Amino acid sequence: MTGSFEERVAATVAAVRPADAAAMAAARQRQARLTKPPGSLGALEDLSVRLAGIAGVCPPPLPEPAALAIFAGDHGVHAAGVTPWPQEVTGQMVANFLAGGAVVNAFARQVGAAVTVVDVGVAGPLPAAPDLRDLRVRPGTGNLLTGPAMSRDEAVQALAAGITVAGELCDGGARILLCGDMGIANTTPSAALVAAFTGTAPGAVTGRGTGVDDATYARKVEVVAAALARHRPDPADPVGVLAAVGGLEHAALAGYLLAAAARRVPVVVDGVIAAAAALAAAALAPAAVDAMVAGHLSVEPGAGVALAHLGLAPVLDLGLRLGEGTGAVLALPVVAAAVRALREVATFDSAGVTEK
Ligand SMILES: O=C(O)c1ccc[n+]([C@@H]2O[C@H](COP(=O)([O-])O)[C@@H](O)[C@H]2O)c1
Ligand SMILES: Cc1cc2nc[nH]c2cc1C
Repeated sequence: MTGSFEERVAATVAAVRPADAAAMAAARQRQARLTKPPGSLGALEDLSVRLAGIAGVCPPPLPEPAALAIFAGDHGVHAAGVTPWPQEVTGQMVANFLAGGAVVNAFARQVGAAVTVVDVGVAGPLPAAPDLRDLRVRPGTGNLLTGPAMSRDEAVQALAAGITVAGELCDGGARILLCGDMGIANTTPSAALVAAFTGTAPGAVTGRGTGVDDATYARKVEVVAAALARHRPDPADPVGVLAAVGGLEHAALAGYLLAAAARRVPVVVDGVIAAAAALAAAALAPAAVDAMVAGHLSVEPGAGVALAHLGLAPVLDLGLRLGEGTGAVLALPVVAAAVRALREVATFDSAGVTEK
């Protein structure tokens, strides 16, 4: 891979193009001709039209094989007492993903998605594992309550890491990318990012993460508010926002989303971490949203705020708040079904079915 991190991010941003209007018009027309009452597939019809727009062709290709990347990082804001879980759980869960023992591994096996685990900023040492992609930028972020989470250069390096992973997965044959994350405390920077990019009050975007008690929740809202007051992140400067109040996995996911859009490959957003990253990607390249599918609506309130801001309707709403990419993985069969409808269902003309 040639070029500086900055050049690679700039080139990816410049390569993002909006959805193809002609392919979308053709998909809409084809939906109207399929042997079913018009509109009877509800949200799947809009989804199929969007997928045609992303691919630039109607019908779009089947979204297989599918590849999930789980970006893992730690967070200096852990020291502020925003989560009940010890920081070392991030690295321990990375080992669990690599051993195939996490929830997302079970779900990925169910839908046939390949899992790649990427260290972009875990704090502690990780066991050497051939399957672990080591793109660590630094061992955890700084505490966003007392200083920037990272430098601008580190944010750009993490963005480039996500671009690298998306490129490798697409070059390896993936026809759809799925977003995953792991990082104890990362719902706090997620809330800060959503507040910064959407202008929403901290209390409306901060949630209970892994399940914090009332006292911890109140502290979390205060931490998000104090971080925003301290850094005054400017949404017109997305790299500055990521550096001030983001996380390494957020920046990497933003790069991953941008690279998928640049390659015209659909990319499924997971919960609040990926949704916050999607806001950063959209701030860098607004048309990147056209390549995004919202896999599910996380319980975390910032997720709904972010998806509404992006204009994305979630495929599933199951009350999930796990992360790891679980909601994106579960949405995959629905996305594939939307494509199959356009590709495989007969038309009134071809099947000789009488219209009303
Ligand atoms: O995906 C979500 O919306 C989501 C909601 C709540 C928690 N999580 C996961 O839980 C961890 C962060 O939770 P917390 O409470 O430590 O900030 C991190 O590993 C996330 O993947 C993820
Ligand atoms: C056990 C555990 C698993 C997770 N997976 C994603 N975030 C997580 C947080 C915890 C605490």
